[in-house]
Amino acid sequence: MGGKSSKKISMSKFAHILKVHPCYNEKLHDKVGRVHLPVAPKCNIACKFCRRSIDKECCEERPGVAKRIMKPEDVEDYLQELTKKMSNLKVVGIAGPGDSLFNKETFETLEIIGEKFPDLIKCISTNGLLLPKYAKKLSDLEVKTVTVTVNAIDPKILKNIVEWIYYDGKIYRGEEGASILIKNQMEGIKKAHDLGLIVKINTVLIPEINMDHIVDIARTFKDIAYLQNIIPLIPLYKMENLRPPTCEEIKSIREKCERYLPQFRACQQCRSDAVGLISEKRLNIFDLKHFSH
Ligand SMILES: C[S@@+](CC[C@H](N)C(=O)[O-])C[C@H]1O[C@@H](n2cnc3c(N)ncnc32)[C@H](O)[C@@H]1O
Ligand code: SF4
Ligand code: SF4
Repeated sequence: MGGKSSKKISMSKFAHILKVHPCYNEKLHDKVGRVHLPVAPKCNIACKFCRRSIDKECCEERPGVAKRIMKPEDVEDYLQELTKKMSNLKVVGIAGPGDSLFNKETFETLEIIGEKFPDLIKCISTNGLLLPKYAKKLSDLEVKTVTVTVNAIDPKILKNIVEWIYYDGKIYRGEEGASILIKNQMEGIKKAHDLGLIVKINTVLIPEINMDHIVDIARTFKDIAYLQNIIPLIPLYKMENLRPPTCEEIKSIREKCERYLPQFRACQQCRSDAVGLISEKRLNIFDLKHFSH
């Protein structure tokens, strides 16, 4: 298939990143360190499963959680301290706790990293609503990998996952909001891919809503994404009464999707301020004196 061979060729172009990035290569989980900088608190969409927690006492291990929000001006000292302690630190990411592209602090932070720590690989994760607008800026800032969460490509399904979106100064609800989000995700992912960014698709498996649809997502992005990361629903917020998938269900959906996109099977659903090796269970962030408060 043409798609497969063109992917092979461009894969080799990024071979060195794929070799050192623990979220693109499961074998590196106990070898290469990564840090998430929680500089992006605000979000421009409302996923029904998302409960963000920013709290000094917060000890939950899941996405959307951070002990505190970090300010871009604290990033340099924090990374200086970390790089001294962690010789294996290679990757720095921005994964919320809100949406990275909806917070100007993300771009300020990426600039600081590029200037002061040019050897660290920069990545971000986003819902993709603003990706058409910012893909070029990310590429100019030498961001190498972008994770876009795509939970459905049919607005009739996505409206059950995303309550509303805030776009161009307006709130759009239901199917209308879902359609805009899907359109921008498709356009943004294509643009990012064309600019040479490596795109990973995150998909939250919500058995009662998108289980049979996830393979359509994999098929849709087969030529422009590099990897899909299907993660189980953690039942929270307006989905607290929905069930998470069983291990069998996750395994079976990943096998179906693998026909179209390579699957990442080792995601630990990290916090927005995670630091260290992905294989390490606990954070060590609490000891670092430069962490903002
Ligand atoms: C907290 S978000 C931050 C980045 C960005 N806002 C996004 O949604 O991609 C990071 C990842 O956590 C996932 N996530 C958040 N809440 C979750 C939950 N309750 N269960 C499973 N995944 C969740 C999101 O779908 C996303 O893939
Ligand atoms: S886009 Fe990300 S941060 Fe925003 S509500 Fe959805 S999961 Fe939460
Ligand atoms: S949440 Fe998953 S993809 Fe992100 S750093 Fe952790 S293991 Fe990697």
